[in-house]
Amino acid sequence: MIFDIVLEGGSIITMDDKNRILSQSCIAIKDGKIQAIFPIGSSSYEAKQKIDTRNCFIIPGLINMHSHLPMTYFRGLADDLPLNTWLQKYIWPLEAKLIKPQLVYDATLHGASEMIKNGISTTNDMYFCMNSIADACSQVGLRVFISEALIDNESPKEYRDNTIGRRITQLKEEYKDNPLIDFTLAPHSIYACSAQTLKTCAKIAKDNNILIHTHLSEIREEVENCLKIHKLKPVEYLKELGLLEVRGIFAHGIWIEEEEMELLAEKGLSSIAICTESNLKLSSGFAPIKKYQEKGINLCLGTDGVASNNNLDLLTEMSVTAKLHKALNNDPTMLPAQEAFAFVTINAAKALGKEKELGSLETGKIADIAVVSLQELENSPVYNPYSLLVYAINSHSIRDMIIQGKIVMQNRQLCNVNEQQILDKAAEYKEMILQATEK
Ligand SMILES: CSC[C@H]1O[C@@H](n2cnc3c(O)ncnc32)[C@H](O)[C@@H]1O
Ligand SMILES: [Zn+2]
Repeated sequence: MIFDIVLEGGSIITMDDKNRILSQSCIAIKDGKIQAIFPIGSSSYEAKQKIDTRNCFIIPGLINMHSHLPMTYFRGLADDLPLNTWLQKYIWPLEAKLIKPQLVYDATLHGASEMIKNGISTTNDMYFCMNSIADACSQVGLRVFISEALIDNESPKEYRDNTIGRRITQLKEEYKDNPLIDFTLAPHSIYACSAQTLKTCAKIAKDNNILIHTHLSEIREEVENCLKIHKLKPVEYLKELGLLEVRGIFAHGIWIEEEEMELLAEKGLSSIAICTESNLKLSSGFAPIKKYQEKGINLCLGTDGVASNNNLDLLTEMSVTAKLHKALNNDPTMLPAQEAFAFVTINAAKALGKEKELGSLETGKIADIAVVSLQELENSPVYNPYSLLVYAINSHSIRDMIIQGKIVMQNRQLCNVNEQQILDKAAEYKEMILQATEK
């Protein structure tokens, strides 16, 4: 067999079930998949392209479990505000004026490029104009799970009734030959959707084996309102509507009580996408990671959108999350580096129901790989690879990115887009966006 690419040498941080680290090893890739992993010099082979990865870590591409890619153009527009003011006074009025397919495409091209430069190979995104997001991610080469946020007062009627499912099925059909693109269902939140919309989403998700992606218990007020209106805690309400019967990714999950965690744990289908930096900046609170872990709930990390984070960097997200929860629990052994690294790799793949394909480096899995250069002062010396990955490196050490077996960044140069053009486009939009904030 002639391989497409062979990464030659380096330490492979597999994240497999034995957490093996294979030093001085090679990864052979063909047809988008990892075909073989073997020690350097142990066999001869032919390859269309050989890449020297000595003095590198080879890690699974990182998986971002909650993002809003098109919000990349809103970076720094409305900072230092609480969630309700931020959304209602600034973001929603701006979106009402600006959100059109072309802007969504251009902003997504920017955000998707930024993600790749930060070592992210997959993102679980929620916004509007799904075709634009799919086309932009496809252009950059980023894997994406896309959903259109369903908001009852604003979404076109077709999204509110039984045709929600038809739209997702059509999109799945339209992109069926594109291995980078998949779709999920996203009722925005309990407070933005009626019981009927939430129930319909649960039924469609169950009948068609589609993931649910929603915001849950992000701020205290949201929980109080749910209790007031529905006489149930948020997770109890979701259970009543059937949303715990399907695979669900719940973003934030800050104000969740222990009885609710037990409900989430019952079927083992629910995962929490923790968005530490966005939550810190909006001062929404902290997800109770220790309690979630005690209840056996799968945890992963999301950047959230650039308008609240204000970056798309899962490496810092991991580092901040691990350090914050050590401090909050007064326990430096809390969330050790290896566990934090699982949040952005294998746990995230499990949350997506894709643990057989993504999240670790093993023969037969999809070749979504980040190559980390160790030839940097801040990356030396290395005693423990997980420690380096979680506490020390920054994204400038991400040297190459391979997604679906294709090189999308080499020596920090994006292969499928022109970075200067992306910067110029953002500068053009800035004028228009500033005007929209003034009117
Ligand atoms: C998520 S896309 C749909 C809708 O949600 C808004 N949004 C962005 N970030 C958050 C957040 O953290 N909580 C709630 N809603 C959010 C976004 O502006 C879009 O209008
Ligand atoms: Zn969000």
